[in-house]
Amino acid sequence: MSTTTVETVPLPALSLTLQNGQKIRYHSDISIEADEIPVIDISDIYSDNLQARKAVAEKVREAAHRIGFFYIINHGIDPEHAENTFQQAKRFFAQPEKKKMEVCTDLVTEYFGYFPMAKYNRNGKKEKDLMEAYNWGYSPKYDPEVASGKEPDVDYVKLLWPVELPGFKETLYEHHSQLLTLARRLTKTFALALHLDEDYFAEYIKTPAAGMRITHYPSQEASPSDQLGIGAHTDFECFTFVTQDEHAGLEVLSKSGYWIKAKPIPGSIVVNIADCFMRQTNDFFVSTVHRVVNKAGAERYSCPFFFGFQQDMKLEPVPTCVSDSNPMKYPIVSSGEYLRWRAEQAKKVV
Ligand SMILES: O=C(O)CCC(=O)C(=O)O
Ligand SMILES: [Fe+2]
Repeated sequence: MSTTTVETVPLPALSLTLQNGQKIRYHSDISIEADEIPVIDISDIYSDNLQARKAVAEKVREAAHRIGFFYIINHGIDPEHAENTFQQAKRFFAQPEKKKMEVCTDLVTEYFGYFPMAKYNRNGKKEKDLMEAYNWGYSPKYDPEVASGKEPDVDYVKLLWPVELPGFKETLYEHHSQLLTLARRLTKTFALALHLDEDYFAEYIKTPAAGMRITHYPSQEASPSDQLGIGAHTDFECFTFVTQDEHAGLEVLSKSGYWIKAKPIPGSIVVNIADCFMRQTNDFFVSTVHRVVNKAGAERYSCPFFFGFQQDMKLEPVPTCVSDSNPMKYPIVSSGEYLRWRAEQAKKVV
């Protein structure tokens, strides 16, 4: 008589609940090096040949579905913009705390302005997250596709730009508008990656929810079991571009439950899928959990750009990702409703 042995694979021992309500499990807080995040040369997104554009899209499809993270190279953005942004970040964060608090996010309900050092504890660790950030939003005035666009007449524009840093706003928007153009172009690639018409998302990106932030992470002494730079989270929008400086720190949670280092690759931009795209693609695109731990022994700066759909557009499922046997998993809400809910959660100090 034969006996059958059932092998049991141990479940990751650690768990936590994210701000979007999702529960994650992982094996250890110590991250590993692994070859899971692909590097995609996207120069052909600018090609006149549809087949060449589709070839890039198939690589994006594989990465967005398998891990939700990839590096793009040959993206067409002059590295000078990132250098200028990092210079402005150093200038802004070097100001006295009192000055930075003059543009604090607590002055508004939106997810813009200054987020003070070690104020938030996203994963309920012993110590608060060792980072500070400054966020700003989409403005038609700095959108190259909107002729003679005006600044929105709202508090977050009037209150949250530091008055004593000449050139700060203009430099940040120069970079923002470059990334906006790339993001619109990449939205076509994502449409092809979903086997949709290239212009499927055209109506969603006329005046997109395109926010950006500069971040500063001092090097931490504490172990990642006790403290993080930014706690584990998923981003809110459709996709994010992260430009990192030369100091490592960004980490990605793999499907198998390990934290993987997303080390800086000079000249590259990290692209990660975020929650709105996960919802619209019914989980076909993975909104991957990530965090930052700066053990580089030096200050780390990054500048994420968050690209979401126009606030009044509904996050409806794309037709290639739903069927009778694979019904939509998420209730349909507008992009604005979803982003406001996430910002509200993220601004809570716990
Ligand atoms: O600093 C980084 O590399 C990533 C920051 C991040 O994930 C975020 O701000 O959402
Ligand atoms: Fe993020």
